[in-house]
Amino acid sequence: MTRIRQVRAYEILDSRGDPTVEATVELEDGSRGTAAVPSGASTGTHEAVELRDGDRHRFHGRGVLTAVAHVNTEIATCVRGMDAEDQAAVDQAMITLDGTANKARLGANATLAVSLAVAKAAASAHREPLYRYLGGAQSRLLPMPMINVVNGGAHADNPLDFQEFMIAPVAARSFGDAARIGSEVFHTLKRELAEAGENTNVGDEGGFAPDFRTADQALDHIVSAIEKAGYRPGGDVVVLLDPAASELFREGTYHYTGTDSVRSVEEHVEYLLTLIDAYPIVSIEDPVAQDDDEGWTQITTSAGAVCQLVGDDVFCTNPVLFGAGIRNGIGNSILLKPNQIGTVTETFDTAAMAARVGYTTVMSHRSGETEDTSIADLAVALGTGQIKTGSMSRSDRTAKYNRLLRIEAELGDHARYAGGSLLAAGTAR
Ligand SMILES: C=C(OP(=O)(O)O)C(=O)O
Ligand SMILES: [Mg+2]
Repeated sequence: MTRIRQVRAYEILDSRGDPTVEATVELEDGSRGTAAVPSGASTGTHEAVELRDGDRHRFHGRGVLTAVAHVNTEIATCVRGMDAEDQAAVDQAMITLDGTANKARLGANATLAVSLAVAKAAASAHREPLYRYLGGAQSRLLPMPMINVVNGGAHADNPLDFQEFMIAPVAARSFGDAARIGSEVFHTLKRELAEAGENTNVGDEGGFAPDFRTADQALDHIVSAIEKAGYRPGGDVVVLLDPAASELFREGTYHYTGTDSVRSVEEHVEYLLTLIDAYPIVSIEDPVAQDDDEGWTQITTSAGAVCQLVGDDVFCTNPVLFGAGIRNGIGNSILLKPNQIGTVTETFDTAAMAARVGYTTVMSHRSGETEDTSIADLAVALGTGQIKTGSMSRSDRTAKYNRLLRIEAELGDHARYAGGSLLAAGTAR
């Protein structure tokens, strides 16, 4: 009954107006699952390949018709007749069919669309929500949201070098409470920026993109907004960063265009340490570049006991890269982006590895998103305890928050909220 009868893909648009892949899988019992794949802007060099058509030097507007065609021909032929309940077998069949180490032939956008659609179709056949189908009866932990409030770097046209400034309501009692607090601080920050004469336009992830030149400027306004909204910075609401430092790293040094300055690895790490001291920052993602081994060692040694250090570009949700990072003592947490690796099964494998070695996990969106809410369900299924899914504006971001609000309502008294507990678990390693 759960055999795959039909697989079909088509091109849709993401939140930047760029084409992306959506796939629908139909089972013999008529159950269906549909999934759309997001797209990154500041991508890690070792991510699974997002197949795009035409001019390799032009990203925006480039189609995904080849990836779509791969789903409709080779992948459909390969997985048709397979049991959708056997997610690992379906994913392995696509990995084998692709035949490369990074899904470069079929495209990770093709494989992930099918992988997620298969999971959704099987969940539907079981009449279960995706999070319970994938995670089981004890999937009750709602993640603490890392709410994006200021955008810079590759996600905005302002001079701010760091890509993401986020807040997390650690003292909230439930996910709903966290969303309410996040929204209050978000709106207070908008007023705060407007009163300071700054623009309140938003970047790719829906955070404000004022013309700041330094991280300190953004952090001062964020801390002030937390206070003005009636919360204690550090006590009720904490601050989190994603400098996306790979984007700043060239020939062994960090280039800060906002202040037209260059910092050595040591100076860059030292600067981050001063920010951790001066502001209620409890988590930094990609504090240094993906290939800056020395920087990773320095920051983990000096800040790993007090700050969650999340590997995004450096691990790419890839069990092999993550394994090497664990052996080298890099960071204490991993970002999980399913499209960095290209299947549901491999995303779960990487998350399981993190749990075994005591790294915290953060489920994550991409800067180019769709209305697909799978990552909300994956966060609950995996019990990651943390999710990064943008600001509290733009429906591509609120779709995930709203999905988590619905899951919390559905679980009722059985729902649990992670709060900041897992941040501490990461730093205690
Ligand atoms: C979400 C991110 O951005 P992108 O999707 O552009 O990689 C990130 O760097 O964590
Ligand atoms: Mg990142």
